[in-house]
Amino acid sequence: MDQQRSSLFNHINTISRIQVQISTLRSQFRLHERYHDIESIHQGGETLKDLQLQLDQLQPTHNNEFTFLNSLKRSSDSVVALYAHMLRVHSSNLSKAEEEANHHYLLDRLDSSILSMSEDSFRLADHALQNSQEESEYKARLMQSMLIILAILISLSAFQTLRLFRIRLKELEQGIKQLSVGKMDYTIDVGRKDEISQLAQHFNQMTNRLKASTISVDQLQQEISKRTSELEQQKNSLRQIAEHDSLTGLANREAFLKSLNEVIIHCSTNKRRAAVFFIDLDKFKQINDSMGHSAGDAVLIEMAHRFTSTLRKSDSLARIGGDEFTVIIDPLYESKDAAELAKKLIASLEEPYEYEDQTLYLNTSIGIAVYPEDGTTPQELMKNADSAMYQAKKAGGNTFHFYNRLMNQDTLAKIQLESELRSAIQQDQLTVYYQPQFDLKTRKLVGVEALARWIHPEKGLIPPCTFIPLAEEKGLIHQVGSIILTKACQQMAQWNGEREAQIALAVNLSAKQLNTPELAGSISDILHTTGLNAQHLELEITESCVLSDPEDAIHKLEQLKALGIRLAMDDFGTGYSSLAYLKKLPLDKLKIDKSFVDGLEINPEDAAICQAVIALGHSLNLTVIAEGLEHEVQATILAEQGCDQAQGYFFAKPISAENFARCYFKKERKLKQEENI
Ligand SMILES: Nc1nc2c(ncn2[C@@H]2O[C@@H]3COP(=O)(O)O[C@H]4[C@@H](O)[C@H](n5cnc6c(=O)[nH]c(N)nc65)O[C@@H]4COP(=O)(O)O[C@H]3[C@H]2O)c(=O)[nH]1
Repeated sequence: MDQQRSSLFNHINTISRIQVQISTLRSQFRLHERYHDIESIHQGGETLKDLQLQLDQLQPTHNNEFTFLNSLKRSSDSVVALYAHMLRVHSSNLSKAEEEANHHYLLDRLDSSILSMSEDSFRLADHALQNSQEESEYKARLMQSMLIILAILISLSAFQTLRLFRIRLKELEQGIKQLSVGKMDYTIDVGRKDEISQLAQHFNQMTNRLKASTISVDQLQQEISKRTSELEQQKNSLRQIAEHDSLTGLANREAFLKSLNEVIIHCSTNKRRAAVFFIDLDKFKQINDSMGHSAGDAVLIEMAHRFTSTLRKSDSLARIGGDEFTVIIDPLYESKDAAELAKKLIASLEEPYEYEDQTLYLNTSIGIAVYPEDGTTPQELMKNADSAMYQAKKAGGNTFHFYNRLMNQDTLAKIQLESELRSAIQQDQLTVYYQPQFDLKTRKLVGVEALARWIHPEKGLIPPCTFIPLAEEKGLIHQVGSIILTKACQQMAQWNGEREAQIALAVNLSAKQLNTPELAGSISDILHTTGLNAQHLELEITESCVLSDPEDAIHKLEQLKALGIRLAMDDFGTGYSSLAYLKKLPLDKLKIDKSFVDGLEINPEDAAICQAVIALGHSLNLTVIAEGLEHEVQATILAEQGCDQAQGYFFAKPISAENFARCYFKKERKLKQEENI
């Protein structure tokens, strides 16, 4: 019996040790998740080795324990494989993006495998405890059965004995009564040797045995209840680790999703609304990158603190990863309550945060999704709150945004357009339209601006403002830019080859294109293959091209200049560029933006700006061209102000190459023929 008891304790002990090791493994994993350090992977590997040893030693006592032990073994095998993979990723020469993608994937898998290990270990412990309790109950039942058998024996004897033995039988009866109420100390005087004395002897032996076994059952029960409370404590601390974020102490992603699920079930039965906030700190990466992880951690703790003191106890706040926090508002009576709370949360960060000797200004963006309108599952609500948060960020941050379905439609339309643009590139649907540029004094054709067009098989002509920003966002601008430049250069080389009067070709260059190191090389290749003289190419840049890294932009522009290409500053006056940089840029031309030309004849300020730009351009030895001329009077004023060139609907809209040639070159040819005759 003692042996049985000790093996039972060993069994429960081993399970407790397994639980402690899983909790250690989880903490090591959390450390790695936060700091990405290789050391915690190695430590995790060591813990795994010990853990697997314990798992191999464990002998399940019942079938129900088999299931969870096997599942634990399987999960531990997969954690071993994932750790090995993680080490390979760390030591391989993958690009940063590839390494991050792999790492995220592995962290996700590890998180769920370790979580399922800790769940299985809880279940295993529960079953082991249940099994051991059943065993102790079995012993108590055995004791009761013995009492019953004894009672039957005695009653049978009582029937068969003579009156002479009645007194001694009474003694026995008394003994049984005492025994039945649990008093084990009662013994019967054996007296002389007869059947009753034999019975009394048996009775006394049995009480002694029962006493011994009762003490063991009591001890067993005491130890089991001690173990149960220890395991219960461990279970609670593991649950605390499993459901809480170790940095801020707030609920973590798993706990948040669990609560959100419960809220949804509750709200659907009670026909109530609830709101989910997705909160993201603006520019957190910058803090982390420039001031280090400890500063980042301190900021997150401060945020958690400020949010907790702003929210009510019933609003559940969680940190679901990085700088992402969530809040569940249940119940939500009116949407404006959610808006009010979002404002309060944003305001809670208004006061600057002092970290060491630095003053940090924290801003946050909040996306709000409402149950049931914006989603009926935790995943849907999270996804929609997240995209609402993205809208808030897009609007400049430090604000909140409610999810609306149109947002999703916009996103879908964008995804669709992107895939169509990719096939447009493959299927040669991009083309060039040309707008003429004239000398304002002589009204002679001096150049053309090439403007991109997309001839969509179903949607027809798509203007560049629809697809150029998309191409820039999706990294397609280099391909689009190169197609347009090649086609335009080819066309211009052909036109200039056919005509005596050479004209210039202006082509727009996006800021993203200017960022590529091999820009000058690829443009030089295009000039070479198309045969266009570099002096006839003019690239139009905008102020934004120069803003992000002026020194680099100047360097790239100088490389283009060295090829013989002319450079023009487009939309001049609309940005914030400094005149100091204007002086340093190797420009040939300034283009007055249409917005100043628009009000030229009615607005003295616009007229003054045009005049100032013309003067500035000329003082820097630059040609000045005005764009967007729609009326004769604008052409007259600009000519009087000394503007050199102009383009606009007043002269001509952008048109296809065929139309352009028909309009301008056939007329020229005809004139020439008439002159010759
Ligand atoms: N209302 C009015 N509009 C006039 C008038 N005269 C010209 N425009 C329009 O103003 C835009 C001038 O081009 P932008 O400032 O370079 O502005 C361009 C340029 O920033 C960009 N873009 C066009 N083609 C390309 C390209 O090949 N590459 C790059 N990176 N951007 C391009 O798209 C913008 C818009 O191009 P478009 O839609 O072709 O619009 C053109 C042109 O059609 C006028 O009198 N009235």
